[in-house]
Amino acid sequence: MTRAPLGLIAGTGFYDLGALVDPAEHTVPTAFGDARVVRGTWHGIPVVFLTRHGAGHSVPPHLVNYRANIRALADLGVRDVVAVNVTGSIDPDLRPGDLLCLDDFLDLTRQRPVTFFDGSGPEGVVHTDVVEPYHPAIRREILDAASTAGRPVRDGGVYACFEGPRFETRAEVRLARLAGADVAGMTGVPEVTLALEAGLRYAAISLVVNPASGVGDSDEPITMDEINAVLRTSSAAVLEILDELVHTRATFPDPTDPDPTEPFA
Ligand SMILES: CSC[C@H]1O[C@H](OP(=O)(O)O)[C@H](O)[C@@H]1O
Ligand code: HPA
Repeated sequence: MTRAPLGLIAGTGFYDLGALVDPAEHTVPTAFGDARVVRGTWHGIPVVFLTRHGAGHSVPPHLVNYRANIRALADLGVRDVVAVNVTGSIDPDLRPGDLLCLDDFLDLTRQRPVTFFDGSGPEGVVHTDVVEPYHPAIRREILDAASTAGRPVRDGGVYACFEGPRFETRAEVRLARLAGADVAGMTGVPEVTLALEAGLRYAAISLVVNPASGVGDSDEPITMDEINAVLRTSSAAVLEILDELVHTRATFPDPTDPDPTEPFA
């Protein structure tokens, strides 16, 4: 048996994990279409990296093939997934550059394939429990890694997933705030719920890159220039946390891993 690779999914601003050793691109065919991944090692740990918007950020959030992406990770033997989502802040106390380890979500999407189970398979109709959508053990790893790396991360946060690709109206952001949302994004769902359906242990780091529409003092429009400027200064913090998390895994192999001593196949 081989060691289960760690899955890393990222989107806007994270297209290349410079730390990956011997990175190799693969196309993984699945029943839902092809997924593109990069396989390599990081601190000796096998890693499968998936950039959810595809090469050159060519796929908008509402058209990402979430099912192919998650199925591909599961088919490659991934058990644990750390995802990164950049977001607009809804909680007025959050600032661009802030990090959260999400613990819940609101699904405000409208037109995405949301499940692996359409009723025709041997499982029939499946209703997945999502009372704890982000896996507590992976959340703990993220929080511990952040603490060791000296990069503060808020423990908990509700991610409101909008359909996109447009940004939200101020009224939509107020509605999400009333429902308890802290940050707004366009890709976290159904990625997280498909991961649950596939039996993966999934957690997500959210990096705030702008105040969501109408949040804060300014009524300025949200611009990609502003978002890219925050990414330039803040993406290093996310990579440091991931680096620490992977380093810790390499140092203290997980006894529940199928075989933590074997090298990557
Ligand atoms: C660049 S702003 C909108 C874009 O950023 C977020 O990306 P991701 O979730 O992949 O980190 C948001 O969901 C949109 O895709
Ligand atoms: O303000 C936002 N809204 C939705 N998704 C986002 N991704 C980055 N910023 C935002």
